[in-house]
Amino acid sequence: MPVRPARGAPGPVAQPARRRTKAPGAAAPPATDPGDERRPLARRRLAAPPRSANASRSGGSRPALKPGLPARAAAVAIVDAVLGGRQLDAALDPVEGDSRIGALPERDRALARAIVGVSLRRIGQIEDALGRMMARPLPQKAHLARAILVVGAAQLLFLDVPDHAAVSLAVDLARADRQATHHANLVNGVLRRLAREKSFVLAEQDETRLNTPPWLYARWQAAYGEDGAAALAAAHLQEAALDLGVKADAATWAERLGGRVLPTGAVRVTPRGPVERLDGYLEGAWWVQDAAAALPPRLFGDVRGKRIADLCAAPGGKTAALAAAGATVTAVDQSAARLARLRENLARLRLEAEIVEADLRTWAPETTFDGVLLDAPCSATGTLRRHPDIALTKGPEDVAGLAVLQADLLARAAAWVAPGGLLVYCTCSLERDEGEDQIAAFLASHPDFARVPVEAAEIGGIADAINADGDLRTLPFQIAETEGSRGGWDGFFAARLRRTS
Ligand SMILES: C[S@@+](CC[C@H](N)C(=O)[O-])C[C@H]1O[C@@H](n2cnc3c(N)ncnc32)[C@H](O)[C@@H]1O
Repeated sequence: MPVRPARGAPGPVAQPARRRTKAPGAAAPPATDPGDERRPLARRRLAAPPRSANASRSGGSRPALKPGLPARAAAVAIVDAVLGGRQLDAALDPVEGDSRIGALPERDRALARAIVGVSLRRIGQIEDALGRMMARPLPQKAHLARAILVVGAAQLLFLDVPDHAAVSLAVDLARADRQATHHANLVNGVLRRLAREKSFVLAEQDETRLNTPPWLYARWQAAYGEDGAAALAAAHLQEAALDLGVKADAATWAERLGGRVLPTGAVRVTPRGPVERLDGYLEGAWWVQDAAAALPPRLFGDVRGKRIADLCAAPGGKTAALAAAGATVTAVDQSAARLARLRENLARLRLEAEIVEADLRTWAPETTFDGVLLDAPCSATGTLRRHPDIALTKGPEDVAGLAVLQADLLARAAAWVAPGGLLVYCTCSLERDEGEDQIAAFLASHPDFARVPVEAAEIGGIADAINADGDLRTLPFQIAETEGSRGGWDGFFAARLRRTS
């Protein structure tokens, strides 16, 4: 059953291997570098969860819901929205997205997020497994029944949820919805069969191929070779770590939070519950920022007293890093909503920056800067571990369109660098068009700029993250896992260029 075109058909079959994720999982850490593309989708909401069979019939007291049902209802609503084209962050947002997840108790919220995460991260395997259990695909309009099946299958295949609970809750959800109710028997039959046959199905699946859209896999093969593409696809099946940028005393904060200090200086912790509850959050000792995302601001070296323009700055991870290092920062972004988050972040951290809401395609600063950082909008394929929806909602045409915008923004940003100053261009993309190719084209048309190669010592000695040109190229399978601490980091590209005249 092709639940969603997922931008391509499954790849060939081969190796077994899979991982079962503990449920409930920890709350997903907030994103620091999401892509900014929003795809509108107003979908009918899932009907309220059904009343429990043991609910009071007298009507005197409130009926109790079957345990676990509200979490599944919220997960189905979010998966349905994302499969319909909505961004995961927006769907999870308590204000903008489905309010049901925000209304859940913390434990259920963690469970719902874990189910959503695995449903999207392994959607290719889930689609393939469901397809094997069904004689013909569901019609397009049966999107809710489809989401119920996906959420049920995700639990059967990848989460430590008893099979009977996963099946019966899925059937309850189908029965409760006017439009899905006539699929309740099908949901029951398909999921029960999957529960029986899952070990055979999983043994035949190639998880890296199935869960990566073919267009993306082909690009990675071309850019990183066969082994590189396979390693990237495998890394995207893992959950991302929670990394923190700290204002000072990384070792102390690592100890207080039970984490470790990475060679780059970021603190990596094991997420347990909402980040707002972690020690040091309220006092503004740290901000959430993937360890790879923390590197581009460091390429300016000692920024004390320097004027740095942080372009495409919101929600402000790099602004915070630059301000904490002593720079005088002008943070520019076109999104008022994202700038509001930047303002909140800076206020909590007790850091300052000049904040400008402007479209860089028309913004004209009055002065030049010692340094300009352009964290350009991109396909964000380097953040698939945090944003598995990207594999479903983006396609090659998005990469091509974004590359045109990036070239425009880069040429404009270059004009705002003072002679002798530095320009750092970065994207959280694995695509060469948004990184290496962009810089090659820029240098060919800007003889007044020269590359300043990144040195391993500047990035904690991680030489693997520097390419042959001397640019930063971090890959999600780098940074080894240690006992009790996840491995990996986001895929980032960054080039450092000096204005020579
Ligand atoms: C990758 S995110 C930036 C992340 C941010 N630098 C950080 O470290 O937290 C890209 C940002 O580019 C902004 N953006 C996209 N197009 C823009 C434009 N034409 N002018 C200004 N900002 C833009 C988006 O609003 C989004 O906040």
